Amino acid sequence: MSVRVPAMSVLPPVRRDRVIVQLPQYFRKEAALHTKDEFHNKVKTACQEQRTGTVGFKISKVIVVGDLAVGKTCLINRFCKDAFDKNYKATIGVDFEMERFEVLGVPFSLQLWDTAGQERFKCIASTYYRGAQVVIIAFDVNDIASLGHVRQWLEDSLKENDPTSVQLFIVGTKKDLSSPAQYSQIEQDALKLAQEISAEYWAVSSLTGENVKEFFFRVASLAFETNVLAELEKSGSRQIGDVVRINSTSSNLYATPKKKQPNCCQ
Ligand SMILES: Nc1nc2c(ncn2[C@@H]2O[C@H](COP(=O)(O)OP(=O)(O)OP(=O)(O)O)[C@@H](O)[C@H]2O)c(=O)[nH]1
Ligand SMILES: [Mg+2]
Repeated sequence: MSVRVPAMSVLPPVRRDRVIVQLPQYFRKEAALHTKDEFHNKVKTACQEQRTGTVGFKISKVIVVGDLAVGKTCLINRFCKDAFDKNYKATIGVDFEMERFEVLGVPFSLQLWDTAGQERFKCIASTYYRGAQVVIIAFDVNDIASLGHVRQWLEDSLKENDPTSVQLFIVGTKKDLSSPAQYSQIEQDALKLAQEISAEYWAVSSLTGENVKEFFFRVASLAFETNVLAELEKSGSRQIGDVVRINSTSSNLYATPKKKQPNCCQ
């Protein structure tokens, strides 16, 4: 017996553990992209009233950069596959994973780009930096040099992107390998740097899973919030989802539909 499946239902439903109903909190108040307790009121209302425009179809690009072997691949694999490999296999060029979320009842996807930290693969990897809404710079909390290289990674990734619109995160990895005393020392430096470059700071362990889900939920939520606010802004006084009527006296007859084209590379 064959069952006809309508095209729209081919996508499986969003996993239950990818449903976000409340704004996940920052890791450190002194280095957060914002410190509000809840999603912006405008965002909550827009979601309730299903006025989120194209956001529900949007896939936001997230790039993960940082020195070789700091644990970028492990971080993504812990979140996306709940797996951890103790053997190092260098990423050659890039890899990516799709993660689907539901935020305040609205579908929202992240495309997580795992890039190579090794110098010889960097030029391939950097061609994939373009169009990122979120840049995650990873460093190893047990390796101060990798923290020192964060600025260089920032510069490289922003060359390909609009620095004013990118949401920036610095993530300290391998927290399980550091003693509390060592950790708090490097955290001071990391917080200072994060404040200087307006990044949000997190520390995680892909081995134990500590803070991994919390971190990606925060990334997804802040990216989502920004997208909904941008969509509301774009729509101005008109309601998202409304049909835009163009009458013959309109001077920008051709400009309006152009604007409405989906921006699929962001
Ligand atoms: N103890 C511990 N080891 C980790 C953790 N994360 C990664 N590692 C180890 O660090 C090594 C490098 O991890 P990767 O995730 O491959 O590093 P990468 O940043 O993707 O490296 P490149 O792809 O070369 O840029 C591997 O041996 C991992 O098992 C962690 O949280 N704790
Ligand atoms: Mg890798």
